[in-house]
Amino acid sequence: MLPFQRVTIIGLGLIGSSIARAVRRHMPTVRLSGYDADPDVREAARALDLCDDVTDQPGTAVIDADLVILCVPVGAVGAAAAALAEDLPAEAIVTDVGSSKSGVARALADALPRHAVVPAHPVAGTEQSGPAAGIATLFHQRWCILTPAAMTPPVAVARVAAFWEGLGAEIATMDAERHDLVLAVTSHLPHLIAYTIVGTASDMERVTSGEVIKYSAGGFRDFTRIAASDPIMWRDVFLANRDAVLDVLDRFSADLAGLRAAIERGDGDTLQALFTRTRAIRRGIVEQGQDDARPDFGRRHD
Ligand SMILES: NC(=O)c1ccc[n+]([C@@H]2O[C@H](COP(=O)([O-])OP(=O)(O)OC[C@H]3O[C@@H](n4cnc5c(N)ncnc54)[C@H](O)[C@@H]3O)[C@@H](O)[C@H]2O)c1
Ligand SMILES: O=C(O)C(=O)C[C@]1(C(=O)O)C=C[C@@H](O)C=C1
Repeated sequence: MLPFQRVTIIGLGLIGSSIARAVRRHMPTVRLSGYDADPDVREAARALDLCDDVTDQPGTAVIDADLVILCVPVGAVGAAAAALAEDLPAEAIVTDVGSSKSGVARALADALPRHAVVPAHPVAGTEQSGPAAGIATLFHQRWCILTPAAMTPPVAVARVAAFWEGLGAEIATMDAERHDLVLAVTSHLPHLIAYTIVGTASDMERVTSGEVIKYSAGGFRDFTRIAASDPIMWRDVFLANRDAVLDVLDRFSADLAGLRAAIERGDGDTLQALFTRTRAIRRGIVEQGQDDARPDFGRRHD
């Protein structure tokens, strides 16, 4: 039996439209409604036939929903939830997909104090944005981390978990603070490094943007993919997850300073020892069959 029959997606960009495509594929009898604050996105979503109904008001989209998924930048979650609160059925369950969780959980609890809220984070994405970029298989064999509050009804958590499992994801549950620290290391810091290195390269006097492209066949090109990620989404993540990111950034800066010192004093042993350790980590990941964080890009526009 399906965990939900009437699903509403608020925010029809990369993640919202991926969920819509995945629901169509895996739960074809579910009635899908959608809303986006941007009229151009609503128009594109209609043209792509992402939902049964794309409404011009958030309240209209949720009026008979049993699950509402907020797929907006984390800084907009509170306002998006407040905008639909009046029209939300009392028994509807609300979830989100935000990349950081503590602030989002607080914003949702403030906006919807009487509803069951199950914050979630599908750990899957790309550097693309918008409704055309969605991928039906994006969540296959990817983690979806749920961060419910202690008082959230277990049945609501179980139904949201079943929904994500139905889209192909694997479920993990942890508290929001732990999520934010873990993701600060594995996702937020790598994005900050990518933004920095691409910015530094383009700022360097002798490296014109033409040369950056021309000589970026290898590692640098991988950084440019990450550095192309959505500016609004990532602005919001760093503002929302400030404490954990600053903590991780301090450790990273200290380690980087250590490497700088090793290079300065010509200490090859230190460099080689670290590079040997990190190579083993990568090889361990590949051996476990997790060799790429991204889904098969050959199947992206299905
Ligand atoms: N991109 C990724 O790789 C990725 C992965 C996992 C989770 N996430 C999370 O998913 C969420 C959405 O990210 P995305 O990549 O789909 O971004 P996106 O820019 O592709 O889509 C976001 C959409 O939200 C809409 N929006 C903004 N404010 C709104 C509001 N108040 N009401 C209704 N619609 C509003 C925008 O118009 C836009 O269409 C973010 O919270 C992000 O942290 C992103
Ligand atoms: O592969 C990418 O493009 C991503 O950045 C995906 C990624 C990540 O860091 O792994 C980005 C943000 C999310 O919240 C989840 C997934």
